[in-house]
Amino acid sequence: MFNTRITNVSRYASIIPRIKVCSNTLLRNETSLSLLHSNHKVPVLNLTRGRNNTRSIHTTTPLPFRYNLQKYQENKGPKNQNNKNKNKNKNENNENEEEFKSLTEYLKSKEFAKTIYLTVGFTVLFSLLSGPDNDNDNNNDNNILTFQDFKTKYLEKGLVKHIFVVNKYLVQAELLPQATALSNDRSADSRGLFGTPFGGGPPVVSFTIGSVDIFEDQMDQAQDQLKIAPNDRIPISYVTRTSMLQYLFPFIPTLLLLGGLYFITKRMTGGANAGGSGGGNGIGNMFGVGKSKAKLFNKETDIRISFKDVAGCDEAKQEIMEFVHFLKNPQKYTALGAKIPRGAILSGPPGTGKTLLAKATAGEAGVPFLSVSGSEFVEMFVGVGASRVRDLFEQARKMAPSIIFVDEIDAIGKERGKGGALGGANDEREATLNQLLVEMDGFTTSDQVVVLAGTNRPDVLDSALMRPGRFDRHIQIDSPDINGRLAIYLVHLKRLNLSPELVPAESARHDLAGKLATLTPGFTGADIANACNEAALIAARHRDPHIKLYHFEQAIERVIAGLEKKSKVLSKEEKTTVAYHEAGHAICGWYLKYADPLLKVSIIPRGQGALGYAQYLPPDQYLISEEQFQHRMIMALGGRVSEELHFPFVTSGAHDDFKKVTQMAHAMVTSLGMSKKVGYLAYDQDSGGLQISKPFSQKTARNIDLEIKRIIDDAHMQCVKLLTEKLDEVDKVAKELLKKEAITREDMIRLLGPRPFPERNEAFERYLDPKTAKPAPPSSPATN
Ligand SMILES: Nc1ncnc2c1ncn2[C@@H]1O[C@H](COP(=O)(O)OP(=O)(O)OP(=O)(O)O)[C@@H](O)[C@H]1O
Ligand SMILES: [Zn+2]
Repeated sequence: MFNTRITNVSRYASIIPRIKVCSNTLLRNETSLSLLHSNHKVPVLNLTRGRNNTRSIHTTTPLPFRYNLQKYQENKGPKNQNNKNKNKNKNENNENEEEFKSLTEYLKSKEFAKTIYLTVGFTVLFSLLSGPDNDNDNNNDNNILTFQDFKTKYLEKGLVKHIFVVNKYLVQAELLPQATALSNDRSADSRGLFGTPFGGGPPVVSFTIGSVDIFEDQMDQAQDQLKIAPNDRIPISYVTRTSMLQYLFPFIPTLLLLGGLYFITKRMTGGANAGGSGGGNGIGNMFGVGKSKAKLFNKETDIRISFKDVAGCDEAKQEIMEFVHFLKNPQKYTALGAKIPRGAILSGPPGTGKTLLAKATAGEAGVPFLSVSGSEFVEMFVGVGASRVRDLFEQARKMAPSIIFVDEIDAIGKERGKGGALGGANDEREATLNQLLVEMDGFTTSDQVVVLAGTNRPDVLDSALMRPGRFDRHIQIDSPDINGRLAIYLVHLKRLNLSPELVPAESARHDLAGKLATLTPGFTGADIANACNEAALIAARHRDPHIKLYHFEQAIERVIAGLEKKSKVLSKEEKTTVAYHEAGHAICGWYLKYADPLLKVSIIPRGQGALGYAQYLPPDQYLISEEQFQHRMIMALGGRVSEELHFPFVTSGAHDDFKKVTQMAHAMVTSLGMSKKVGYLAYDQDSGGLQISKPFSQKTARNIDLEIKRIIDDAHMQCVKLLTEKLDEVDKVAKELLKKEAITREDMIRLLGPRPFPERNEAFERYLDPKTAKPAPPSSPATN
């Protein structure tokens, strides 16, 4: 509870749309603040990651360029088209090369077999579908034969032996053998009329007729004209030939259905298999739903990650190093009679490097690493989860020694019997979890398989998972402190092209990392990676060949507070209100002993709904004193109080401040024992579900409410006192803000003189403010 870092950003927020503003614009350190009030924990953590936003921006930017390129190529003539095709082929070839190293490998592959199956299948299907009508296809193709032609060319010459009327519309006339000889010197137009009906039989000509009756009449007439005696007339037989299509027709819906199912299952399992762990490609996919979707990384497939790529978290590394030792030389342990550790749970806030650490473990041990996400076990079919777990462990055992990493294990590892009333889904999850437990029990000492699991919510995991013999170790990875952040910056700075002025020597790199680490309290590894990347993108946007310090500063500000929205035009009155509001915060922070160092105040709208903000740099601290809470509350109220003192009316911009103040006061009363009236009791137990009745009496509830109100009212009074004394200072700062839109710490010192208290952040003095490091004597605090 105490290892929280309290707000470093306060801001003036617009109210439209009000609800959205509250949830979407909570800034970074409010995240940790809200931990005090655990009901808000989950949504807040998710909303303030900040990574996703920027990620989506990265992916969308190249699009217009690609689109234009395509258009350009389309506009060019066929010559270019050719080129395009060539390139395309080239690319395809390259892809193939990547998958199959040689032709023989390709010939042996499933891919090849699949192609053959499909080709043969289609051919058979086609020939079946087209049926016996095809026999005389070549005759029908250019069927220019009319009855008249037939009569003059064959009938009158006495070449016709027998006539078959097929299906009442096609006449096939069997000719006498002489007809073939005749046909050899025929002109081109009648070529192709001949065919042999059943491979090598007598020659046949055919043509279509409209109606059998008319045909019969015509035949009679023709033969009458030729004076053929009724007995010698050409025999006409009627035959019916059915096409296979007619038999197949009833099956078509079934076939379509099966095809659809096949397609769906392929889509479901296909994506994951691309990772390389084989299993269930092609036709077999229909039955491959139960295959594990783990991605395999091994020496050949993965870019190697080792412990040196994971900065900070030294204790976690040490702990996990034991697993590496075990995988490398198990005899040493077994000889001593030691049981081999089965697995470890890595827990910690999102983005702290759990996945990275697990990958690095595999890299260090040099063994195959099977990575799968907990949610990938869960599918809409019953029993699939358990079967996937079985398959995963089977794979791992085959490759042993190996490491299995289950990310977000809480998706399946939630305590059984809890977690919602939707029985069906729960049963499936439990079955999956049970299977996991069974598999972990099933290891023998000779199975050199280690299971690592990552989670953000170790508190919801089933205790059966944590008992010895399963996940024996619990490795906690916290958000990095200043040194951790410094080390992580060093890792990520390596990739960047830094300006030579910024890092003239190697030692300067360390200073830069320290400076950035100080500027980013509460950042996780993922945030740091994001900020570094953002700095590079900003430098690119400025067409700078090198990354400079102000690129980093802009990037950090962007990660913390969101995009600058210069396009949002405020009216003059609004701007003045925002300036006085922010100046109120800044002045409170400047003259309160326990306030954090101020870095910047700005009235440029940022992110969603924030119209202005002040940025502070809290130190890494694990304990917060009562005075600190009070001063923070006074600071948070400073904005509204300044509005009250300078304008005849107040605005809605302080709702975010009130929320923070209420959260702090609530925590002080209900869980931190900082209210005498309520006493040393903790009332905010999180039951993890819907709390219908409060765990305290009406009277206590009233006391709690009264105490929260008293604490906030106290803070308000002190704030009014302080800001009334400092009316002129607020005025100065607000005017400067209106002039420059953003003012820094240096501006504040110029306007107000140095802060009357030493800064309570060592890192700040060391990396950001080395000149003003002289501790000023604590003069009479403006409040109290
Ligand atoms: N200690 C660290 N050293 C270097 N880089 C780090 C560190 N921690 C995190 N990162 C960076 O953050 C990225 C995301 O980290 P990772 O995916 O391991 O976080 P996680 O804890 O698994 O998050 P989640 O809980 O969301 O899965 C990494 O790819 C890496 O670039
Ligand atoms: Zn405010």
